[in-house]
Amino acid sequence: MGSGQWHVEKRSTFRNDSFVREYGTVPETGCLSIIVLGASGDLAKKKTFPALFNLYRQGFLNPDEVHIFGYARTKISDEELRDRIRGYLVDEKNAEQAEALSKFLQLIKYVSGPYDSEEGFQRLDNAISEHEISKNSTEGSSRRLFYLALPPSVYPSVCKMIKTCCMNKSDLGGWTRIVVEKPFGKDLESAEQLSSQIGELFDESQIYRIDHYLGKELVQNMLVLRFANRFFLPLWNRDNIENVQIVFREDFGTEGRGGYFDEYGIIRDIIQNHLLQVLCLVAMEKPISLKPEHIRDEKVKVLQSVVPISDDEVVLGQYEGYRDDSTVPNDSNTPTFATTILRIHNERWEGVPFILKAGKALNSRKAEIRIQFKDVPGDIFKCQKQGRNEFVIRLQPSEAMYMKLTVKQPGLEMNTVQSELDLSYGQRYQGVAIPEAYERLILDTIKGDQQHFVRRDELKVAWEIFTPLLHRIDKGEVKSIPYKPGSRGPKEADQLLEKAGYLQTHGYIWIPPTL
Ligand SMILES: NC(=O)C1=CN([C@@H]2O[C@H](COP(=O)(O)OP(=O)(O)OC[C@H]3O[C@@H](n4cnc5c(N)ncnc54)[C@H](OP(=O)(O)O)[C@@H]3O)[C@@H](O)[C@H]2O)C=CC1
Ligand SMILES: O=C1O[C@H](COP(=O)(O)O)[C@@H](O)[C@H](O)[C@H]1O
Repeated sequence: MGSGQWHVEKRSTFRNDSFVREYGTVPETGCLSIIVLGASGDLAKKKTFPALFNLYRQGFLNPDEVHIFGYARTKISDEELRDRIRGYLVDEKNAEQAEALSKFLQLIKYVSGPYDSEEGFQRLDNAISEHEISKNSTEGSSRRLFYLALPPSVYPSVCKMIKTCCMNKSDLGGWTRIVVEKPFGKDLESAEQLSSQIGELFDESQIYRIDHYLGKELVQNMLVLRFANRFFLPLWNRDNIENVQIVFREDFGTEGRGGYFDEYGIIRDIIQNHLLQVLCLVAMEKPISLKPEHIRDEKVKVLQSVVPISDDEVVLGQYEGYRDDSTVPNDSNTPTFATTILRIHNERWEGVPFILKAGKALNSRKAEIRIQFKDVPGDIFKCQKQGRNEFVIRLQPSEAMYMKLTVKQPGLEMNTVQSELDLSYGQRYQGVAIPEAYERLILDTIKGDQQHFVRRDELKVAWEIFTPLLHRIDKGEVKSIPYKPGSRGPKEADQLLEKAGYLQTHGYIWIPPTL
């Protein structure tokens, strides 16, 4: 292999048979029906159908087995649904993809009906059964995957309809699984109620609570990074780490989603789910194996060790202009920005602040984990002048991991300077396409691998952590501070970071390497 070339396993073999034997995900064949409920909506066109197309294009959805159904109330034909989603799937000028696209679109059928009547779901079931009969002329099982790209308010009725009318009927085996989107509830009570309603209809093994941050390449890398590298094992604790930041920034506002957003706010939209899931992977103990239940057990344990959030460790913000959206009330206190500090009461992390920060309409778009190390004891090089060591995992854009460290400045003088050890994916893995989070997670649902999905008890603890704060915000007891769109957010958030012990390195900026 020449220099600069890297061996990357072909995606069709990324889990070999020994993995399957050891961790119990059974490869299944037979007719596969994927049903996208809410097919007329935003998520379906922007994420679900494009992910399905990419899986199809790469050979993960066998055209001899798979059929895709869209279901929603909007009255449109098969062809109209195809026209709506076509533009989101591919650059049509790409001739190679154009051919795959037209074959893929032919696999899609649309059924229109309400979410709470058996009549619509009977028609859906007939359409699925028709497909199964036509495909199962030879022996095989039937698999039905229901993807709820819908507002959570209709989950209970939709699940009831699926259970009543649309379960897999094959005597030859197979399964029925459902995928549910976030936000799963609005607080502990509503989430538990929703869990109970769905739990009465489906076993936990059939329910896939999706959090798409768990499908991001560098989030998936966290366990490998932490537990397959001797480097990190002795450093990853309160003796060496000063603070941890998990940051999400967007450089655009709520744009057309104001109605939804105002009901939820940034904590429910991003922090309680995406950032908290990332925190689990940073902070959890080593699982006894890679079995999904072992991993999720450890995530639950670390969440249970989080102490109640204190109001003086929270800064909320709302960008100026947010209320201009006609669907947002003029007196809304909904935060579009939040910095909140979580503290983990266990042997590894006592005293280390985990700073979770998320905001819309800020000055940049990025998501990253920033681990700041303590100062060097008995420093003889004046390292503090350069700034602390930091290990940064850039989740997006420009996926990368880099370590900020102090080195001797090249030259005759004995001067020190801050530099970095840099693993930028674009440069290191040239020509390797990083899969979209949804693509990977949908493939997991087909394989029956729940590792990267949120278990019911995990969700419950996640809500336990944030519900008291959310209720105080909802009652107006914690106020959102206005900030300018395109800024860093309220200055009080930077002050909180400083108070928590984060030391910013002034004058240093990491620039992703260019090819
Ligand atoms: N959009 C995004 O980027 C993301 C969305 N999500 C989650 O995915 C789910 C779907 O989101 P999204 O596609 O944006 O939502 P939409 O508002 O686009 O709703 C999806 C479809 O559901 C139906 N619908 C909308 N409102 C109602 C209602 N009140 N009662 C019954 N049916 C309704 C509509 O179909 P019809 O009227 O034809 O039946 C609509 O096309 C939500 O849970 C959301 O939080 C998660 C991450 C990102
Ligand atoms: O779940 C959500 O995520 C998106 C951001 O996703 P990303 O993969 O682009 O980082 C966010 O815009 C949206 O508000 C939220 O609901």
